[in-house]
Amino acid sequence: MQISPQQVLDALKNVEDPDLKKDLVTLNMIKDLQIADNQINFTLELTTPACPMKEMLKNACTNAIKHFVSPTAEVVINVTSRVTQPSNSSSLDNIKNIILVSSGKGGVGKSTVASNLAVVLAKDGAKVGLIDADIYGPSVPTMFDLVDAKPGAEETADGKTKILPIEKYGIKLLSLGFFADPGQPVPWRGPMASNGVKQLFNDTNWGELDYLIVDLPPGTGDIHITITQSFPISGAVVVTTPQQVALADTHKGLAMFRMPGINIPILGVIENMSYFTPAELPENKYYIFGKGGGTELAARFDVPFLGEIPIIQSISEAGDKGKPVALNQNPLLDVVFGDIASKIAQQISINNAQMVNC
Ligand SMILES: Nc1ncnc2c1ncn2[C@@H]1O[C@H](COP(=O)(O)OP(=O)(O)OP(=O)(O)O)[C@@H](O)[C@H]1O
Repeated sequence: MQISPQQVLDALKNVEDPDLKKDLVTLNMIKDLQIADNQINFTLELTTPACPMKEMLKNACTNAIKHFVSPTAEVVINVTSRVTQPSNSSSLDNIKNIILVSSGKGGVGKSTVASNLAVVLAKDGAKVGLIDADIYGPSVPTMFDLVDAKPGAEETADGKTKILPIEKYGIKLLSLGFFADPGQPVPWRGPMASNGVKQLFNDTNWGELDYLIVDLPPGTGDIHITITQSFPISGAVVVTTPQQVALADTHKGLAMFRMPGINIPILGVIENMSYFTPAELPENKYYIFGKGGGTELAARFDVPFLGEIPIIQSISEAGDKGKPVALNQNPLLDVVFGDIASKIAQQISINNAQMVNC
């Protein structure tokens, strides 16, 4: 007997997205269903290309069809994604999600995390932009080998001038450092810096972006307040190192995002430089700065702990050479950065779905 589309959809109603807590049919994730004899073809449209449950959901769909429709059915699933956005995004409609990467303290690896997060999401197939809003020490020009780069500009149909981000490794990039002389400190402070940063959002032709990652200056200052109060932010990630001094400052950074008037969803805490692992003994982990501080801090604020990044020479070498380490093949770091990026994208999808349901 010919299999009907309704039979397939009824079977797929038994597959629930564990994060969004609804079945895939209700979530409108099943597209282009086609049936020819015993072969069932459809597209499974996820809410992020970095979905950590891709394979699990695919297998669950196949099993449901074999169980409820026909054990001999040949199931072909094409997995795609359409990144969701918060339902309250009022401005910057072509940018679906803005992710802030912050730290309470300088030098803990915030730019390293922001750059590699951008690389991993872009490698997964997302449209990604990166703003380096660190007025005290913009690192993106160095980390992407763009120290002498100057962004172009174009005139729009209504006569306005828009900045054109520089595209490298599949990521659209802008840094405050592009607007200063290399080797000179960026001379902006206070309102001037805040206006400069706003321009990077408002007066730039970003095109369509799934994720715009913002590398914030360390601490809690004018730039943080300007950005959090001027733009719809999907969430903030806070980077720390294991030492007590860093954890104490990270505590302040986390508390800032919870302040009335700011109130940004905290996507989680990342602990960088957690342990040293020798290249020749990758199984060995030496927690030279102490263990568990990042996890405890995340628990204290009741936010996800997103992962530990080891101290590895190739991370700093890659940053200095202008090619973030996630672009190289490194089995350990592929897992570490891949896992962190998936958790962030997953948390954003959950938050966006909850807003729609509210
Ligand atoms: N896990 C790591 N292993 C080895 N080196 C690292 C690691 N994380 C960061 N680094 C190196 O530490 C230095 C500081 O990192 P980064 O610039 O990312 O920190 P930051 O918090 O953004 O600093 P700033 O406060 O100056 O903006 C860089 O040279 C970077 O390559």
